[in-house]
This record gives sequence, C-alpha cells and structure tokens, in this order.
Amino acid sequence: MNISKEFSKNMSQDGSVVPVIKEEENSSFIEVYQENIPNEANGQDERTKIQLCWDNVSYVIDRKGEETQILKSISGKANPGELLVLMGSSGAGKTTLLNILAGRLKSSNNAKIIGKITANGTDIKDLDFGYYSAYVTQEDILLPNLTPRESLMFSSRLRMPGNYQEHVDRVNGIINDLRLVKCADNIIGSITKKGISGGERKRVCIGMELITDPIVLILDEPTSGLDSFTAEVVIDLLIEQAKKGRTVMSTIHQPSTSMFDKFDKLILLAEGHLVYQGRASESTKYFAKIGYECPKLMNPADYYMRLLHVVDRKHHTEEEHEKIEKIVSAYNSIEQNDGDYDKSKLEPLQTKHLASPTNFVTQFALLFRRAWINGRRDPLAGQLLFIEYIMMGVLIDLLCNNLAKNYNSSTTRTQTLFLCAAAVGFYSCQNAAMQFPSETPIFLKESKQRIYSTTSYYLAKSLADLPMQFLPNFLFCLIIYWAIPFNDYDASKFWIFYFLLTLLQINALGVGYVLGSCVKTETIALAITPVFLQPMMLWSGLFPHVDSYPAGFAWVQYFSVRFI
Ligand SMILES: Nc1ncnc2c1ncn2[C@@H]1O[C@H](COP(=O)(O)OP(=O)(O)OP(=O)(O)O)[C@@H](O)[C@H]1O
Repeated sequence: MNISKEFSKNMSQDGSVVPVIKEEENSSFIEVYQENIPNEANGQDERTKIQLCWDNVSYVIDRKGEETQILKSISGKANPGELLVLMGSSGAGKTTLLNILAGRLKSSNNAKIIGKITANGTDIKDLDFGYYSAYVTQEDILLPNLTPRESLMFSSRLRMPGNYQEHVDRVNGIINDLRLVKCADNIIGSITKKGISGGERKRVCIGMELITDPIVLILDEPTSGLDSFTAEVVIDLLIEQAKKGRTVMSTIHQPSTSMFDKFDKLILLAEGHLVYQGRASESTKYFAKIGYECPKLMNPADYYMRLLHVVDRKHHTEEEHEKIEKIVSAYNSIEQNDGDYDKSKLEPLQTKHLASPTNFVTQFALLFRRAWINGRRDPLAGQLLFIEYIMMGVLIDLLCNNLAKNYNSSTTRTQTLFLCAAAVGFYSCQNAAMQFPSETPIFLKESKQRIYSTTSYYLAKSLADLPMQFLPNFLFCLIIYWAIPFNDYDASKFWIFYFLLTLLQINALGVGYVLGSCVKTETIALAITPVFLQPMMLWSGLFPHVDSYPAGFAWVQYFSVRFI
C-alpha cells in the first residue's frame, strides 16, 4: 500500500479501537447488529471500526474504441474516527472515486476498474460492504409527501431489527442528533411543493443512512446548494459522526475557511491524479514547499480550486498541462511509507452475505403503508383522474344520448363501448405510467441496498394505488350505464358492465406500470403512453374488423387490451 509521507507521518495512533464483532459461521444480520450496538461511554463506540484502503485504483472507460483514464492509479486510506474530505475541480474524478470505494461502481464492458480496495484487509468484493457502509448521494432521494419522522421511521423499520418502541427511540435519537426536532413533523416537499428547507432535507438524507448505524459513511457533496452556515452545520454533524469512531469520507465543494479548518484529512484530485493526501491543516505548508504558496488572506480551499482548475478538460493549454504535471510529479516524488493507523486493533470483517432483517410480509405491510400515505397526501393526481373520468362520462352521454332513443344499431353500440374502453384504458394506463418515474431513484437506491424485494415493492405500490383508480372508474360506469340503454337499464347487468371495465382497467394499469418503470421522467411517461396505446386501439377489431386483416396479420389482435 502506497501512501504519502505527508499523510502517514501525521497519522494518529488511536489506541481506543475496540472491535466487538465476532461472527459465527451462520450468524444472521440481526445477530451481527445486536453485537454491534454502540456503547458511547467515552464518546467512542465500542464496536468494529473500519479502515478503508485503496491501492493503485484506476478507472478506464472505453468510448467508441477510445480509452479515457478517469482515475489514474490512486492509492490512499480512510481511517476510523476521522473526517476525510475529497476536493478537486469539477470533473477531477471525486464522485467516481467515492462510487468505486463504496462498491457502487463495477467494471463493465466499457468501463474497467483496476486496483484493489480493502476494508480491514478484506477485499470489498468479498464483503457485503453495503451492510457496513452508507452512501449519501448528491441528490436528495426522499418521498416528498412524508415527514422526516415518517421517512426515518419507515427506513428504520425496513432496515433494522427491533420492536416498535426501539424504532421510535432510534428515530428520536437521530432527530435530536441531526437537530431536526423543529421540522420533524413537517412535509419534506419537493421542487414544486414547498416543504422543509434544503439544509433540513440534506440532514434527513444523512439521517436515513445513519439509521443503520453504518461504520463507514460516504457522502457526495452533502453541502452543495446550502448557505455557508447550514453547510457548516452539516460538517459539524459529520465530525460528530467521525468522533464516534465512524470512518467518514465526503466530497465538498467550496468550503469556507472555518469549514476547511475542521477537516481532519484532505485528498486533492486534479484530472484524475492524486496531488495531495494528508492533514488538511498541513496542506498549505506542503503546497508552499512545492512552489505554490496560498496567499495569507485567502481560503486554502479556494486557492486549491483555482490552482487545479483547467478550462477545457479535453484540451489543456500548455500552461495548464505544465502546472498539473509539476504538481503531480512533486506529489509522486515524495517518499512513500506505510506507517499509520494501528492495524492490530482492526478486526477482520465477515465475508458472507447478510440476510435482510425483515420478511416479505413486513416489507409488504410497511411499503403499502408508505405508498398509501405518500399517495393520499398528493391529491392532485387523484383529483385529475376523477375530473377526467367524469368529464369523459358526461361527454359520451351527451354524444350518445340521442342514439339511445333508437338503440338497435349494433354499430352504434359497438362504437359507444369502444369509446368507454378507450377512455378507461387510456386514463388508467397513463396514470399508472406516471406513478413510477418519480419513485424510481428511491426504488433503485433501496433495492441496491437490498432492503426489500422487488415483488414486495411492486405489490405494495400497485395495491396502494388501486382504490384511487377503481373509484373514478366506478363513477364513470354509473354515469354511462344509466344514460345509455345498453341492456334496457337492467340493474343486475350494471355489475357485469362495471366488472368488464375493471378487468380492462387492471390490464391497462399493468401496461402503464411497465411503461412507467422503463422511463426516467414523468414527461417521457406521458409522451410514450399514446405511442403504445394508439396501435392497440387500431387493432382492437373496430378499425378495421379482424376478419379483414391482411393474411398473416390476425395475430396482432392479441396485442391489444381488447374489450369488444
Ligand atoms: N461512465 C462514464 N462515461 C463517460 N465519462 C465518465 C463516466 N464516468 C465519469 N466520467 C467522466 O469522468 C470525469 C470525472 O467525473 P466525476 O463525476 O467523478 O467528477 P467530479 O470530480 O465528481 O465532478 P463534479 O465535482 O463536477 O461532480 C468527468 O469528466 C465525467 O464526465
């Protein structure tokens, strides 16, 4: 393992590491967690600590046969009890490095990760590293209609063992730690719906990860978009977490001088190269030594950003090229040694995969309740659906009412039924397609963490939405059936009419869910729904009739949500 002299000579010899986990061959996650409960007697948790090391890590992507090296042989380590901050100009590779270290980025056909990453000496590829670490993404991935308390509570109940009171206590502890008491019961909100502030939202995101009491906490730009005071509150929070013995790594954009002074360790990246690794407080001395002295009254973070900035990453000017070369070779010429954290205090981690703490039924029940609350607090979508159905019902009535007086023509009957089927199919499909895109990031994040199965999520989400779908359809059928004499107003036949339209609706919802889960935004979901539905209407058998299809084309009728 190569690390810089600057870094290693300043490493603390933390004698307070007290590893606790001693897993049996077949112990479950619940048992591991219970052994892992922190004892904060001396401010430090008496539990496993993790030192994360990375050795000559490179990331190479292949773009149309042209290889680009995003990270260039980077080595380093993050120690327990310290806040390690990654900085560098935009595009330097900070997020890429964090993603690789967190095990979120894997080698693929056109992207290769080279090098080795270990946690307490074990390759993270052999570990269920997600159970030891937590990753807070740059974007706030939260359900907008829940409160911070509800979000934390669902997260705790889905991810951790324990009875209801234990979850309540854990959530209250986190709300207090993150200073969220004032806003704990307010709606989180979104861009379009005012809720808690940006800083509070960021702290909720951090809380959602702290709920599992992770040993390694990794954050991508947790302070971006926050004012300097709120940003400092977030940094203080990270320092508190580090003081508890956690290994905390974060990228930070533009820290203020007072924030910078609080960082324990600093990693600076330039164009995928490592150009500094060591104590943040020693960095100005180091750069002065290699010929880049930070002006006395200038924020060192600002100075490094300007120093390492390049205008066009693909086409460096000669001056930029020489500067980066000089800083990189100065760093590489420093004698490397391995003296650092006392490794004898680090316990090897278990390599087997750990089971989820909740079973299918619990997952379904919690996800159903979450989806139900989130859906009911966003009445607009439901109200729109009611308006659409009632409006269409009234319009069909108006159009077909006259025909009803002489309702013997089977053509008219067929056309009216087609209009009903088209309305129900279209509205249901479009509404269902709109359900998923906004929740896709939440689902992807949670399913990557293996908090629940895809089946439990899908069932809970779609069943929680069903009442809101069925009710407007029922009103639509009431309006249509009693206005148009399909069956001489035979009341018993109404239920057959309603049942058939409900079957069609369930079909359309299924198609809508598939479409919605394939796209990233609601706008795309809205745009692609007609693309799928219109051909289905075309070969529904009405225009033209199935009997008149060209030879060999009769099979297309089976790819339609057919009602007639
Ligand atoms: N899979 C990929 N395909 C193509 N380019 C990529 C890929 N992953 C990363 N990059 C490029 O690698 C560079 C580093 O990206 P990264 O997101 O790590 O930068 P960063 O330092 O976090 O920047 P910022 O501070 O702006 O978020 C960028 O130029 C990015 O476009």
